[in-house]
Amino acid sequence: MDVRFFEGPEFAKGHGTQNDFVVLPDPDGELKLTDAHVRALCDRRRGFGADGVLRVVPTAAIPDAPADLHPDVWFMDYRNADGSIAEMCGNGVRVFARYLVDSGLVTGTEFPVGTRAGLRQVRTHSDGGSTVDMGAANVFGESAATLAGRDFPGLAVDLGNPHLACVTDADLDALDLAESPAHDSEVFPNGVNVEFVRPTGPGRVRMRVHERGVGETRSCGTGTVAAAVAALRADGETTGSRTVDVPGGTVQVEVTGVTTLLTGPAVLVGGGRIDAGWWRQLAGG
Ligand SMILES: N[C@@H](CCC[C@H](N)C(=O)O)C(=O)O
Repeated sequence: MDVRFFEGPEFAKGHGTQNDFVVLPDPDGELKLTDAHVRALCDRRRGFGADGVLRVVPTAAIPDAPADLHPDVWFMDYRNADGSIAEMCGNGVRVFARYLVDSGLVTGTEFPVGTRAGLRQVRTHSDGGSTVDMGAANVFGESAATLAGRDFPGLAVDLGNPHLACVTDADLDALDLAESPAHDSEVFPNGVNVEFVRPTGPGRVRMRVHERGVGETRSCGTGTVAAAVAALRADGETTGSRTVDVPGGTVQVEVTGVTTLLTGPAVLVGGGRIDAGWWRQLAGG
């Protein structure tokens, strides 16, 4: 078989609770990844289809990496499907960790991952999933999202990236998240990920999310942490745990006095090489 089209950059495809990503290994930091590349890769008709791209690159190759990260740490260079850069991705970091382990780039079951939000410590499990120390959830106020003329009060939560977690008794299935929820741009000057969270039983909530730079996704890891924090507060608590059901699966969130922990699955579905001609064409336009 003629396989000349296997001459472009390597890739893998994976997901965490169906929040899906194209993984691009770039061990020498040489890949020129433009917004056009990201948009095309993530397009579900003209590309592979994904909610985002995870470039696997040494921290040394990232000029805007936090200064306290060791240059040798593997850095998750995350892009949303629209090409925009985000600080952190909770499902992405598990897929990223799974890629590091399966490709032999790290050994052992516990290791750090560099992100624009800082270092994230990951503990991988034998089932392929992992627990990520997501850092402290910084609640910075209250705000509201407006969807189809209805206001949803919520908690503004910073997990490296911005969230508005709205605990509601609304029928989540009835929400039209094709529409972007309106938000207060003074509270969220850089945009926001909006979670709609409905308690479903003791210690359990359901969540749907509209992600900044993507649209509705089937899961958002940082969003589930924001949802758990908001659900705990709604119950008069600031620490504890919540099981969060999202359209793409289920994750566990633990909120302690100092940090938050996110546990969930990570799946790699395959990989190969991108067509070199297609890649070059995108670089030009
Ligand atoms: N899906 C992610 C969050 C990705 C970034 C987000 N869209 C943003 O722009 O902040 C997750 O799993 O956390």
